[in-house]
Amino acid sequence: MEAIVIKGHSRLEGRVAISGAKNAVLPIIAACLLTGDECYLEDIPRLADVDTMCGVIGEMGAEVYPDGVRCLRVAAGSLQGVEPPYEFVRRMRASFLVMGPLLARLGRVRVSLPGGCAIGARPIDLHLKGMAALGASIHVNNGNVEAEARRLKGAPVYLDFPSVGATENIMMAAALAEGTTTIENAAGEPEIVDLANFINAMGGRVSGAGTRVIKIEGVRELHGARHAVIPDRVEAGTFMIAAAATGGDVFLENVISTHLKAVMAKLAEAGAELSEEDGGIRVRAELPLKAVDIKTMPYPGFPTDMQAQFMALLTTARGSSVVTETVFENRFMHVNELKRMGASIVIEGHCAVVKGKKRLTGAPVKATDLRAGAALVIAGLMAEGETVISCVHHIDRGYEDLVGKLQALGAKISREER
Ligand SMILES: CC(=O)N[C@H]1[C@@H](OP(=O)(O)OP(=O)(O)OC[C@H]2O[C@@H](n3ccc(=O)[nH]c3=O)[C@H](O)[C@@H]2O)O[C@H](CO)[C@@H](O)[C@@H]1O
Ligand SMILES: C=C(OP(=O)(O)O)C(=O)O
Repeated sequence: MEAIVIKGHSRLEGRVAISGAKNAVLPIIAACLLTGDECYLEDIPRLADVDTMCGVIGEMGAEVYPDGVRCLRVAAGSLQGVEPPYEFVRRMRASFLVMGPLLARLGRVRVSLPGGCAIGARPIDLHLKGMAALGASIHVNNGNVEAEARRLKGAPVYLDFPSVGATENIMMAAALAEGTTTIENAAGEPEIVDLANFINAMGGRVSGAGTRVIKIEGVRELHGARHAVIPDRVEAGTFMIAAAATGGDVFLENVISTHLKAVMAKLAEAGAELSEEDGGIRVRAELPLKAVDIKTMPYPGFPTDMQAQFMALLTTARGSSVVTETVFENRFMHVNELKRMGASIVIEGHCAVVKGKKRLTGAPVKATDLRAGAALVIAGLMAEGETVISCVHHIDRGYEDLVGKLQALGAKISREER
């Protein structure tokens, strides 16, 4: 089985270029279904999830052509059927983001219920609440959601939680609805803004993206557009944390610092030095770092997608830290694996108390989910001895050539059959 093998302790040094954002490109590929015209997407990251999303829309009849290394041409002129294949939806929850566009474009959609995953049940009730508010009739049976509406009608929608996916699905459906939709308590992540910018480039009329109230004035139809995807703030944050956790000195290219304020603030609190220069961000640190408390919140709070990685850093910080996860109910799967490497962590409900140790020791560990895998890579770079990480397919979902990028920063890391 393929594994990532790390011979610690590695101090990261050098420059790394951040790829396009997974969590921006996935809804944007889905949004291409809103028009029959060709769309041209740039700065596409090479990720397993991107391949899966292209497979989903391709199976629906869209034509998807890679163009060069990081560009995609998508033309959803003639869509066949209203149901993305279960095989794809089962593999990736974000496939559910085709629901809004298909319902708006075809008036009917059948999508299998996305299962939960390691980090939680991840229900879709808010997605369905939004579609129903726009006039769709919704039926859930045999593991599928069926939605139908001759033409969606704009309406006010209140989200009980600022769900990223629900905000995106409703925004895409509302783009072709008759009349105006307002989403109250909307998610405000940068990826929401990127999707809104793409829809507006297609001739849509979305305003307020990035705030808690988004207004969408529906139009009759949308046209093709060209769009470059924003950089991946979670990949960037992962490399920042890895640089600090190894006492390194790393310059990140292709980052938007305003998207990373929370992580940068916490790294500075822990004693890292961060500076914005030449259009990038430099991260330096002397070990040991200081213990800091983190609490995950919807954007612009500390991102849940960087909780596991930061916890890895805290395992050898000076003092004890409290990590509170408020977004997902089961996002501490990495704790037991970190403890196999000598970390001292006690879970108390939604909190994990991390007591800084002098050093981690390498061990065989398992990636339980995408960001847990990234956390174990960071821990392996910090540890003395060899760490072997299995189930690396989780990592491949959201990181483009993580091993290659870390090798270029001086890490003794490789992919091997084990
Ligand atoms: C592809 C993508 O963009 N994935 C991101 C997206 O996932 P995703 O869009 O699935 O995350 P949500 O923001 O929807 O979920 C946040 C919380 O809301 C709950 N919830 C969500 C929808 C719903 O209908 N009902 C409900 O209760 C979830 O169970 C979870 O506890 O945002 C998450 C939170 O920032 C990130 O961790 C993921 O990386
Ligand atoms: C949870 C994540 O992604 P997804 O919603 O695709 O599972 C993530 O990117 O950390």
